[in-house]
Amino acid sequence: MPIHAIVTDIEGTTTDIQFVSQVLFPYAAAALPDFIRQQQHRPDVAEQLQQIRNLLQQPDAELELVISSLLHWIHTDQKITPLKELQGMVWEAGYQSGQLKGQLYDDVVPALTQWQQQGKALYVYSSGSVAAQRLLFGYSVAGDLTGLFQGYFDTHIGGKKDSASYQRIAAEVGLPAAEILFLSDHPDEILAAQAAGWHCIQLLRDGQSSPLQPQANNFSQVTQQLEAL
Ligand SMILES: CSCCC(=O)C(=O)COP(=O)(O)O
Ligand SMILES: [Mg+2]
Repeated sequence: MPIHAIVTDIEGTTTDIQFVSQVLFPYAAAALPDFIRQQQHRPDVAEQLQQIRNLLQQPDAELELVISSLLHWIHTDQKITPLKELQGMVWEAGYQSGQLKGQLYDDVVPALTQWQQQGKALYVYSSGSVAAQRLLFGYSVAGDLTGLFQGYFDTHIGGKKDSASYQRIAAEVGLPAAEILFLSDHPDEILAAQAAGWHCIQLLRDGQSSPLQPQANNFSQVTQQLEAL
């Protein structure tokens, strides 16, 4: 059955892991404490702070404890939804000022453009919030690419290692699992999507090896494999 939709991960797939770990996360760690102290009563910020206090099982936790928990989660790369929402909020100013630019591997834009021209619907599924995804592609090194995508999914739909998340995305996209291709560098994400019946290709960007098949080193190799699916 032909592929009608392609869903891509970001970190390690469209974008070098180093950009996320060495640029985006340090930016968030530096900016979040003051942002939270100053904006704690903004409704969208207050909602995330409430969720963090719930996760900590400390409904009355001091703001500084919430902030130190967030910094710990950033340093240990935890994919916690309210952290991801707050990161997206602080990155916005960085992208708007030009301090941040969404990094993409050189093979990404030509392939996405070609797939779109072939009539495939393109989506993003990342642990980064939908707002953060839109910023990365909207302020990318190749300009505003948000028009390439029909939709964006984050951990509000479920964790990326949970097969049920891929069933929910297929329902939202309105296609059978067998018509959707998922691209990710992470083996656990690939296994979860395969368990939901999706086609998957694992991206191995830095010469790593993996027992999983099929795999590709870049999006040009994905294009070649697409023809055989
Ligand atoms: C959306 S850009 C920020 C990336 C991020 O915060 C992250 O956790 C990356 O996760 P991914 O699911 O894209 O590997
Ligand atoms: Mg990834």
